[in-house]
Amino acid sequence: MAARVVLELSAVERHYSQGDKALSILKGADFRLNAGQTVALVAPSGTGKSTLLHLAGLLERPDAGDVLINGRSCGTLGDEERTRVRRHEIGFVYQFHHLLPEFTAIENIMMPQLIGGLSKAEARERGAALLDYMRIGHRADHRPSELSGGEQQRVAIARAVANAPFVLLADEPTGNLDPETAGYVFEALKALVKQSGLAAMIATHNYDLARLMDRRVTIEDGQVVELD
Ligand SMILES: Nc1ncnc2c1ncn2[C@@H]1O[C@H](COP(=O)(O)OP(=O)(O)OP(=O)(O)O)[C@@H](O)[C@H]1O
Repeated sequence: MAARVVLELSAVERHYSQGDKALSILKGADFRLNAGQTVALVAPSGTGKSTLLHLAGLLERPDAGDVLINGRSCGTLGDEERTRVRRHEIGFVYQFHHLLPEFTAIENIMMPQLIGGLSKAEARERGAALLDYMRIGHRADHRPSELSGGEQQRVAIARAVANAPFVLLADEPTGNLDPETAGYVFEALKALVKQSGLAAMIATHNYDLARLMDRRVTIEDGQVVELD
């Protein structure tokens, strides 16, 4: 059976203007990611990693080309429908956790589920299971300021998958952590992705961590290129 493609970039272009100069970051880039697959995006600073993740996550629109989530073209979708797809089909993790400071770990994970229409009891149950899976069940009632950097990032990862998305996008998720903590957060992320069968694209500067993923890609001359 052919693998199901959950994220596809098709001939995507992205150009910025800097003063009177045009800056072409993506020049007709193609990329496909299958369900259950993990890919590291390893490219030098300024080549367009965040741009690519923003396009894949429907946070920006390409200047040309299309982005398909779970086989569905998102190029012509209106803002409301794009927001719905982003909320239900895509999870995000950033370098800084962006957890809500006044809420506890479990409440932060419940939040997207409640917005998505789940009951409080359902959201709490799933939140607790995710925290247990990330081995921080005992920190469920801590606020972000009462958690270590690695724990905060594990909560952020649990929150990103709380709505059972198809695709997880992460921009330097361990960039703010010491190497040892980065290693175990990366392993936890990978295990969670594999266990839930979603696909993940993770931008990182760390090649040792990138090696843990199924594939590695880079951006060269505005194209997405497979490494090794
Ligand atoms: N809104 C914008 N207007 C103009 N130029 C932009 C804009 N956003 C990004 N750029 C430029 O596009 C290029 C790619 O930016 P991007 O943030 O995608 O790079 P990156 O590979 O993620 O870099 P880093 O690893 O440093 O985070 C950079 O040269 C940046 O200056």
